[in-house]
Amino acid sequence: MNISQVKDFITKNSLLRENSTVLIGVSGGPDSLALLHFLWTNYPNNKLLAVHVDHMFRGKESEQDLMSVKEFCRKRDISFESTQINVKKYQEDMRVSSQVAARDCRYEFFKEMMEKYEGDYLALGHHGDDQIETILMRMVRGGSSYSRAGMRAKRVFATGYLIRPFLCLNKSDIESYCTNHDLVPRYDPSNEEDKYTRNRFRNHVLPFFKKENQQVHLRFQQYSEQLIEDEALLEELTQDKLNTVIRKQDKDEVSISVSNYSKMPKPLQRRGIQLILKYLYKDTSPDLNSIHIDNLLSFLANEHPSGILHFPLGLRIIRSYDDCHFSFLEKKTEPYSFIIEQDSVIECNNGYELVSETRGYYPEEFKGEHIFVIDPDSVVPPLYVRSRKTGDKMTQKGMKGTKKVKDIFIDKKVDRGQRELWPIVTDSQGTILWIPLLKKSSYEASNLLKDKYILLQYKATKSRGQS
Ligand SMILES: Nc1ncnc2c1ncn2[C@@H]1O[C@H](COP(=O)(O)OP(=O)(O)OP(=O)(O)O)[C@@H](O)[C@H]1O
Repeated sequence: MNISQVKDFITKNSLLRENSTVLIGVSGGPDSLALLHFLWTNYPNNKLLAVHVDHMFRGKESEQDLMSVKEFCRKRDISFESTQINVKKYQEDMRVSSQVAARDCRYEFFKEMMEKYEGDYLALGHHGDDQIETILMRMVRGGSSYSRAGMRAKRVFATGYLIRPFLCLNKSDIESYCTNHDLVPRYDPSNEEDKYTRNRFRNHVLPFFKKENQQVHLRFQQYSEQLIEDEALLEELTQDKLNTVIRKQDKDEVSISVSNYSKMPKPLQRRGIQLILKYLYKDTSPDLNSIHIDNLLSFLANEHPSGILHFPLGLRIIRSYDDCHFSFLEKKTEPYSFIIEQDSVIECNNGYELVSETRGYYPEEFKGEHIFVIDPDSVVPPLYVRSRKTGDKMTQKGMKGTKKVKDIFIDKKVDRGQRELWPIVTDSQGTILWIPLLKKSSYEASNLLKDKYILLQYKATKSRGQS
């Protein structure tokens, strides 16, 4: 690894000022260990603090990661702070993937430490190969232009900035740095597993790029920096134009003139929509992807003068001639009950829908709390989805006896407002089969050799137009 290359990158992007307090997120892996060593050796005028989070995923092994970082710091007289967080529990409570849960917990601790030490910087060990993966993943999944620019080398975080000085390096630069400085990193086996999207990009796409160009990470980094500059300019232009389009803007609602909006250049129209949605959703960023934006763009371009779109979290977009009004639905709390027809989609009035499909084999590729598979022979048809009733009880998968639905809501910390609309799936006898995202009953299919199954999926509603 070329030390001056990283120093130049730090200077060019104004990543570090001398005499600062720099926290470094150190997992114990090669990237962050090299980063800690690099900053300790090359920037001696800064006050360093290594911070480590044990996610408690791998029992004793992950505890040893913590001990090894602690020992590394002790030998070099570097301050060290750590925490152990039961991420599995957080994951279950928040119903997110293990990776999202680990990230949330980690950043929360980083924030706490920045505040405690009045940190100027939090340095993380992301490198150029991570950047390629991030950009590609976001392109494949779809997202705003900003998100397609990948990770920033510097952004505001807590009391200072989050910085990534190694974005100009690739993985093998870092590995050779570790070898040359006798650093002995810890390895997390989950970094290799193909079950995570990022690892699939790492294992299957990156090798091809590297064969084409050994230094491909520098091309991606340049692309990222230029895209961020372009986007900043485009956002400014969009904001200016939007001022001529917006008729009314309140805390939870926005109205625009469709004709003025249509006069905006196409690239600004898309960005204008993104700005309006960002304004309305604030911190509650729902799972919006490019399909939502595309639907909304064609809705506005549609010659039909009126219609309505339903977006996640109850955002309603109503078009009436030249006026398009974005506002959140008043929460309806009337009880409901619908028959689940074969192969149907039922909107649950809370921004989610229940999709029912018939399968001729056990659909083992579908897993998770948003999925329920039923053996039709074990229930009395038809199935229903309804809101809760007083006294509801259900049997729980893998447990004896029954449990009150009310207690399930309390255990899972579902707030009162949401409980009234939360869907409950029953058979025609009223037996509760499933409470999506919260609890499965013992009626989930256990015989995997049948030739018919009902697959139920609970997912965020895609925006759908009705003229
Ligand atoms: N458990 C942790 N404790 C402290 N910092 C962490 C932890 N996990 C990740 N980080 C920080 O976030 C960066 C990115 O993490 P990520 O898991 O994506 O990368 P990685 O390739 O596993 O990095 P490393 O080789 O440093 O483990 C790490 O380089 C490190 O700075």
